[in-house]
Amino acid sequence: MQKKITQHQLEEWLEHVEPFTQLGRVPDYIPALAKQSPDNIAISVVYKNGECVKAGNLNHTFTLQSISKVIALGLALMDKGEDFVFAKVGMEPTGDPFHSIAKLETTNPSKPLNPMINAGALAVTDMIEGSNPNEKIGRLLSFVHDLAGDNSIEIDMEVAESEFETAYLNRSLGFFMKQTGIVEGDVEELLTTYTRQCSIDVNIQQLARIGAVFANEGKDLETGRQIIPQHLARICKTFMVTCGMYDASGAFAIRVGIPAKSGVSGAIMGSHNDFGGIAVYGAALDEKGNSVVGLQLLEILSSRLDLSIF
Ligand SMILES: NC(=O)CC[C@H](N)C(=O)O
Repeated sequence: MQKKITQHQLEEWLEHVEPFTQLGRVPDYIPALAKQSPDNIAISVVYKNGECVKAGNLNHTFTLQSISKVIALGLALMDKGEDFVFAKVGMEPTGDPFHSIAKLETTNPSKPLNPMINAGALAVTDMIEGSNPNEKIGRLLSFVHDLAGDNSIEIDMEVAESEFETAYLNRSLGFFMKQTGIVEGDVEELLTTYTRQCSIDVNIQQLARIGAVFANEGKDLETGRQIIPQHLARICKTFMVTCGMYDASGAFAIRVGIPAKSGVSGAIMGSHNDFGGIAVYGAALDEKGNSVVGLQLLEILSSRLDLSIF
């Protein structure tokens, strides 16, 4: 039986977590993200039949950041197949922060441990079909349009350029992997595609709907069209469980127990096979890089509706 929540409940929870907007920090390593206000908070649930409940700052948009890693993985798997993708990127959690470079040198054979850390995500983005960054990002954006059921989603170029100019660490990861043959294309072009992918700009409902399509076995909520094959959607959700919340994925699995992917913009996308898609947003992050408000909201949602998949 479908578990449901009311808008009134969501509003109550937002009120409850409001004091948490004062905790944590808005990230500043991407200068354009430092301008985000921690006061904008929102939550949305999209059920698998397409119905939606939402509350908070509904018109506010934010960039996908690391949440885009799940989507890029889905597209690369469709483009190149599992064997190709997992020959270059592993399937294991790292226990390190998302931008860590350490294990690239010590892992044998040298490949990023999973597609949810920056190294692995860069390797995955390099695999997306297209002869230049425009073609690749165009394909990724139209995949996002299909998943969100909304062609109006665009890239926030201010955020993309701000990240491109300051992506020193991601460039290092890219060049390291170019040396080891994991990255095949041009590193600067890869950084262009990757920073634009991270800067895809969505609102809370669009994000929840993307989560709902992954929950719905990869099928469009209205037409039933298979947007991503079921077994590939399952791979993406499994990575969300094991690596989606960075090096806090274990604690999150225990406290919340919903496949979820976090981004430094302060958004978290959840994808629950029975319940549907969930999106929460609040720009201030804890020390691991997860939204403080977002975590609170997901804990409340999971405990009130008994949503842990475990
Ligand atoms: N954790 C994140 O959301 C990181 C994404 C960000 N664009 C980066 O590469 O640093």
